[in-house]
Amino acid sequence: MSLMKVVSAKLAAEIDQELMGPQVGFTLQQLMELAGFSVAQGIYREFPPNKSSANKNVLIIAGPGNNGGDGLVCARHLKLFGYHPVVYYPKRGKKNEFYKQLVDQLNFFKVPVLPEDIGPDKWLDYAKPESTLCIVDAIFGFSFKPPMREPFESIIDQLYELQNKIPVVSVDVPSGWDVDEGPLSDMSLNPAMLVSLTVPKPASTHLKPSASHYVGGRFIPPEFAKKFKFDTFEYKSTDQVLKL
Ligand SMILES: NC(=O)C1=CN([C@@H]2O[C@H](COP(=O)(O)OP(=O)(O)OC[C@H]3O[C@@H](n4cnc5c(N)ncnc54)[C@H](O)[C@@H]3O)[C@@H](O)[C@H]2O)[C@H](O)CC1
Ligand SMILES: [K+]
Repeated sequence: MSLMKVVSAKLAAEIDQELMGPQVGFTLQQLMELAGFSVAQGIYREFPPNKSSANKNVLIIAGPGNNGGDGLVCARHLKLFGYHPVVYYPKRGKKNEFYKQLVDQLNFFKVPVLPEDIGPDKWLDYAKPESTLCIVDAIFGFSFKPPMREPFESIIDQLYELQNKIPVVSVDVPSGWDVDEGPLSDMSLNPAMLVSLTVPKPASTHLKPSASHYVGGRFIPPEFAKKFKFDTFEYKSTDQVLKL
């Protein structure tokens, strides 16, 4: 039997449900912590912080769901890794109480979180090619359903304009892409790096050839992968990411 290299949006959601179901019993917070940690580790591999303090800035744009939560966790770990992260979180998730706790933790770590209504002219001040190593796209993951609503439509348009000047790192799925089909238009994001979580989604096969693709979210045993008919990943040593 040949195993799959990617899983559909539907299967990804089912895998998530099972991991957090009564038999396995992970909590969402546990998985999100490992997911965000792995994204931060991937960024360290691809964009190590320079000695000069002028070149350690990372802007994290967080969306309203769990993909956004991964971004908030990632920002905290980036701070511990020596970066200067700044978070833009324009539509704060209400689905889970702990989103607010993640913001409190960012305050505790003195990671700036921009005001929700800061507006395009201002958040762009935190994305300067001369000082920003990369922008983390933690806007939407496997539950995105087109068409895109505001304020994200404008934000993605602005990211599209910036992406050739500052590399974009997408968490799990490039935001605005159909999870199973890939980019929806010529004006879709085209990230320089993707960190797929648990297992890549079909959209990842549409990355540009120069993009770096990592898998992260090292939290499943091989038998579980086999049950869902996807290939396991040969993580090395204590690594939380693997470059594919
Ligand atoms: N097992 C794992 O790999 C884990 C992955 N995690 C991450 O969780 C996301 C999936 O999270 P979910 O909350 O289900 O969805 P999203 O974050 O993708 O988005 C939902 C959010 O977005 C809003 N929304 C949807 N479509 C639109 C639209 N067209 N316009 C505007 N807004 C939209 C929706 O209302 C919700 O608010 C997965 O990809 C991983 O990144 C977990 O961290 C844990 C383990
Ligand atoms: K994303």
